[in-house]
Amino acid sequence: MAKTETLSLRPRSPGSIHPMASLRGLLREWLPRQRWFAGKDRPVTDVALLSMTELHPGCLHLLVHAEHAGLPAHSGTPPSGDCYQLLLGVEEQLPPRLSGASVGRAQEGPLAGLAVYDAFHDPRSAGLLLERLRRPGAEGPLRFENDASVAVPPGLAPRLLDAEQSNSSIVYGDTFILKVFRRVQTGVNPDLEVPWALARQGCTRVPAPVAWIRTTCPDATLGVLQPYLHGASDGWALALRALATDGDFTAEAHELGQATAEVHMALATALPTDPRSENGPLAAAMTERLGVAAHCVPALQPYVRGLRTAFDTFATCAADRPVQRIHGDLHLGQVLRADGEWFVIDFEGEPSRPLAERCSPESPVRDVAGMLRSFDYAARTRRPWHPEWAERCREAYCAGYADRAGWDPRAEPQLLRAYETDRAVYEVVYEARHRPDWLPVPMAAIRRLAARGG
Ligand SMILES: Nc1ncnc2c1ncn2[C@@H]1O[C@H](COP(=O)(O)OP(=O)(O)O)[C@@H](O)[C@H]1O
Ligand SMILES: O=P(O)(O)O[C@H]1O[C@H](CO)[C@@H](O[C@H]2O[C@H](CO)[C@@H](O)[C@H](O)[C@H]2O)[C@H](O)[C@H]1O
Repeated sequence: MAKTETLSLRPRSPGSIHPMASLRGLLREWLPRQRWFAGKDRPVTDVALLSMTELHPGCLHLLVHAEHAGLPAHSGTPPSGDCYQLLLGVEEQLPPRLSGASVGRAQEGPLAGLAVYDAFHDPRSAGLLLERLRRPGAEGPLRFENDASVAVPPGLAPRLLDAEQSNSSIVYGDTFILKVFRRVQTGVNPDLEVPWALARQGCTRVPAPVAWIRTTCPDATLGVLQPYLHGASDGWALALRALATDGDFTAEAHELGQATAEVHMALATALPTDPRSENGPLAAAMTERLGVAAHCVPALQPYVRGLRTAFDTFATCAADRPVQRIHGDLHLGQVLRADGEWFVIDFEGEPSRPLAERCSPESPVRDVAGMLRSFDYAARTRRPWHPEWAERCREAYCAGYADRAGWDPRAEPQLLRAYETDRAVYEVVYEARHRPDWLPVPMAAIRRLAARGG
């Protein structure tokens, strides 16, 4: 039986004999290099321990707080930063197959001289995680829970997904997929809450949660196991394939519009809606986000005036449709096609927005705008640029949406323009932070959208 030890949930001081004394320096270097690390634009000043649980000998589950500079330590104000989930393996020698997962060799403290690695890459640790989910229970602050009506067989072979992700996902025997949230925020993660509510609603467009991991300190969701759609292709790969072969994507885009509307209708039934009376507060939030974005990415500054007109016009429009729970970060990479049907995944929302904001009701047009921006992204990967390809997909997608929803997003152009602008602004910040080579893609949209207001 694995030894489980839960250590103090309070940050430890450097120099103590706690394993964190060995890990703090390594993590300060390693965390900012990870794709899923959110604070790449600010140096990490410290890594504080929130909880540590030994899941099995040599495998530590950690919640750490990466702190960023900005506030003096003695000010009494909590340091800024984010909480991250880690699974670390500790070995005398790192097996060559895990060399890509190395965090480093500990130089000090009780682990001095030992190799530390990201154990989500280790099939043994990944396999043990699934075993824990098959047998619900507690381990320190961790809770392993499942839907008892779904049988998960033992011994499914794990493989860590090699995808550009905001989190980390492990596929088990091509049957289930476990997504472990890397940045952890207090509360129920919408990627558990929303698919669960949709499953209860009978919506089959979204894989239903089968098991999940939570922590009680702080209360937060750490991971969700879902059925794996074997043989599925994501919408992004399919769109690029179509573009490369001059293939038409309008039939798929039309069906995708229908699928989006079905998910929206199920969400409006499964979770609370709100009869919005005015657009002013939403427009003000968009304007504020634009200001913050232009501060972070100065290339946006010449376009602020033109872009603002989209939000100003939106503020004066009638708010005649209730707001509801939506996907929140809908794009071609969030939809999977399997057996000729579209499925929607990843209901976390835009990763950089606070959890409360991501869970609050919004206009479904935000999702429509996200997908329309995605057609533009796909069209821009091709030289020469094919704007008419994106335009055809856009028309087909909206027509498909209108077919099912009974209202056409194109009938509300001011709303659509405001949400497309807000989304393009988000994308500029996202790309500047995570993939600077992609920045020209949303910047091209920014120029086009700003000119419409010029
Ligand atoms: N149920 C599923 N079946 C098949 N593949 C999946 C499933 N869920 C996710 N994936 C694959 O995992 C990738 C990452 O999943 P996603 O939930 O978008 O993670 P992240 O939030 O980290 O970006 C997806 O692009 C898709 O290829
Ligand atoms: O990691 P997530 O899938 O939750 O979403 C984040 O990363 C996406 C990129 O991987 C990013 O999407 C942007 O690039 C896509 C092409 O790679 C494009 O289809 C999307 O339209 C565009 O927004 C997404 O914004 C971000 O939240």
